Amino acid sequence: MKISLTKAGKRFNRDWIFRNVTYEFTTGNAYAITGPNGSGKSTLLQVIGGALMMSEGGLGYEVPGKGQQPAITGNGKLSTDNLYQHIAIAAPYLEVIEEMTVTELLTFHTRFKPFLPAITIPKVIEVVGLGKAAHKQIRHYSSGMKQRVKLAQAIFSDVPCLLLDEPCTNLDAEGVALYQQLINDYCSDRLVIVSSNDIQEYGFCKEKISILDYK
Ligand SMILES: Nc1ncnc2c1ncn2[C@@H]1O[C@H](COP(=O)(O)OP(=O)(O)OP(=O)(O)O)[C@@H](O)[C@H]1O
Repeated sequence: MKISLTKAGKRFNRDWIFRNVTYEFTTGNAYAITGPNGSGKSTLLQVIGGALMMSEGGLGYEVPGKGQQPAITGNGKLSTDNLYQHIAIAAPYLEVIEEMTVTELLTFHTRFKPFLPAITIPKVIEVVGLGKAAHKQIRHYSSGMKQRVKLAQAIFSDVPCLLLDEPCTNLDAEGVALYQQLINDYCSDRLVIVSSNDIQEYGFCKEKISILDYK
């Protein structure tokens, strides 16, 4: 998968958050978007994921094997309407359905976005350490347990691109180690973009994008 930004810019009201971002993200690589609090990391990640409209510039997507995916138009590009099929996002501001148990939530999720081959819901729950809490409604989970659910939803989805915004938010040391293990085990052949200030979250990313370079 390839995602391209061409002279991309985003402003809220009169304030430009970033401008002139021309960049290509490709499968098999991991990218970190870094910068201080409030500099625009999450905003850029949401623009890349098609969740926020940019104010100027262009955004293009390509997936290999033209014609395999119904979402692809004649020139091999995806429309953002269908982008969700190819991208999974984990972010603190994306809510989960708290009235469900984790089994119910993951069952619901996989109706829209199946998990990787050979990955079952009980296995996912066990791997992220939620086996003993599988019967509880998610609203009774701690913030770190909810974050494990969000990471599991994204990382185990059978999509070529993962967007991870502050992925270790609320995780304890064991949770951070779990995150790093999941990245190592399941993400090497995908396109991963991490928005973060924390080296524990993005240390594996070979490519770095400082948002301050685009002010
Ligand atoms: N919907 C919005 N309307 C107006 N301003 C916004 C909106 N969303 C974000 N901003 C502003 O855009 C700027 C960038 O925010 P963003 O959340 O992208 O920063 P960040 O680098 O991810 O910060 P942090 O490290 O604190 O998570 C901030 O000044 C923020 O106040």
